[in-house]
Amino acid sequence: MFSLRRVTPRPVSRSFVRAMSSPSQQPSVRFQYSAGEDEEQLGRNAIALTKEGGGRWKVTDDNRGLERTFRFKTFKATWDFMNTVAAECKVQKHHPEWTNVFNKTHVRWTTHKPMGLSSKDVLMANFCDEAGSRHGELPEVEDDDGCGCGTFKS
Ligand SMILES: C[C@H](O)[C@H](O)[C@H]1CNC2=NC(N)=NC(=O)C2=N1
Repeated sequence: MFSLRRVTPRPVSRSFVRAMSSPSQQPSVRFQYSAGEDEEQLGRNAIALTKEGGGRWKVTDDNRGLERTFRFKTFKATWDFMNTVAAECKVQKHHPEWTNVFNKTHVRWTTHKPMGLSSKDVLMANFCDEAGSRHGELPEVEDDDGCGCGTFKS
């Protein structure tokens, strides 16, 4: 006689999932999602925003968010972009972690409660991309330090 051991379900929901950019590759994009999210759907939408998915965002070091630097010609254009994003933040009741130095702003989208990447982060990252275009965002530069606080050239 042998006994069959019942397979017990995972005690916690799988909040830390690996999203594969291609089934034949090692996972290259990994997120920690906010509780209650549809991880399949959100994962697809989030990957589309990353460099691996053809977008311009990077996964944050803690895997809980998306971040990127926007660069404009002038401080005014940068500030106008930030004002446009700020107005949408009021609508969505969702707020970025961001910095501004002269003609750059570094924007990070992550959800504090429940902690992780949420659909609002993805919505706002897409909104930023569109607002960036509307406000005349400049193309990416190779030597960008990515923090929006680079050294100023005289
Ligand atoms: C009540 C209100 O919706 C919450 O405090 C919001 C405000 N903006 C927020 N913004 C972000 N990025 N994460 C949050 O968890 C969050 N919470």
